Amino acid sequence: MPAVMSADALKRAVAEAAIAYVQPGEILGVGTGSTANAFIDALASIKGRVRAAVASSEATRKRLEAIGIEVVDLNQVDRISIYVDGADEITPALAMIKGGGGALTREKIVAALADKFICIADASKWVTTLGTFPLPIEVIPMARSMIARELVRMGGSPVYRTGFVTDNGNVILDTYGLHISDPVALEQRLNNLTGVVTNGLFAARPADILLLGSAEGVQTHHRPT
Ligand SMILES: O=C[C@H](O)[C@H](O)[C@H](O)COP(=O)(O)O
Repeated sequence: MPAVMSADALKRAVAEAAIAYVQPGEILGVGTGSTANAFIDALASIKGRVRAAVASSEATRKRLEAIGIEVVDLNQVDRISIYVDGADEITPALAMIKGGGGALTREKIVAALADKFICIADASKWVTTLGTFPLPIEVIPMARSMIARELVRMGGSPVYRTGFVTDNGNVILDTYGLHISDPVALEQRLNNLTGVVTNGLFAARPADILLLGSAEGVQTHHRPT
């Protein structure tokens, strides 16, 4: 019988598996959250191979700098080889909900420039349908109530993440109950609401590779073509 592994041990296992995708001398994108932090810890052992990194949050920038990796502004680069990040939920199509840590906008921007998005996650994040995890939606502060009313009209139950301000100076509505049968269409529809900066659906640009950690080991899933 496979040994029971803690969530932290699974995060370390997938983080270490992601190191194999780091090519010497390239600029990589680094995500935000506890699994991405495990990846940064793993990067410390090969930091000499990393030319520089683009960070998806101020927290990640500080953590990368603390281990001696140079962090560059996205405006200074025209190509990122890989983007490594966690997820709050991920499906077999490698569509995700992200933003539990509030970094969704910068994560989506850095991921958009990356050749490959490598998602690292423990098995608790694997779902057949997105939406048990409340969908984070970053909104311009003055539009918060207006957007919340629209989300209710769409069948959702938005909860204002009180006391939290994103790195971009905006606020988050964590939205329960949305019916996510077509993640690409819903991502687009939410993007079209005036006042929404970003929503946490990563479906139009899903991950390319998922490294999923379970007691049986790290499984590699490729995005279905
Ligand atoms: O804003 C945060 C990010 O989208 C994270 O990747 C996501 O919340 C997963 O975080 P964790 O690895 O801590 O579960």
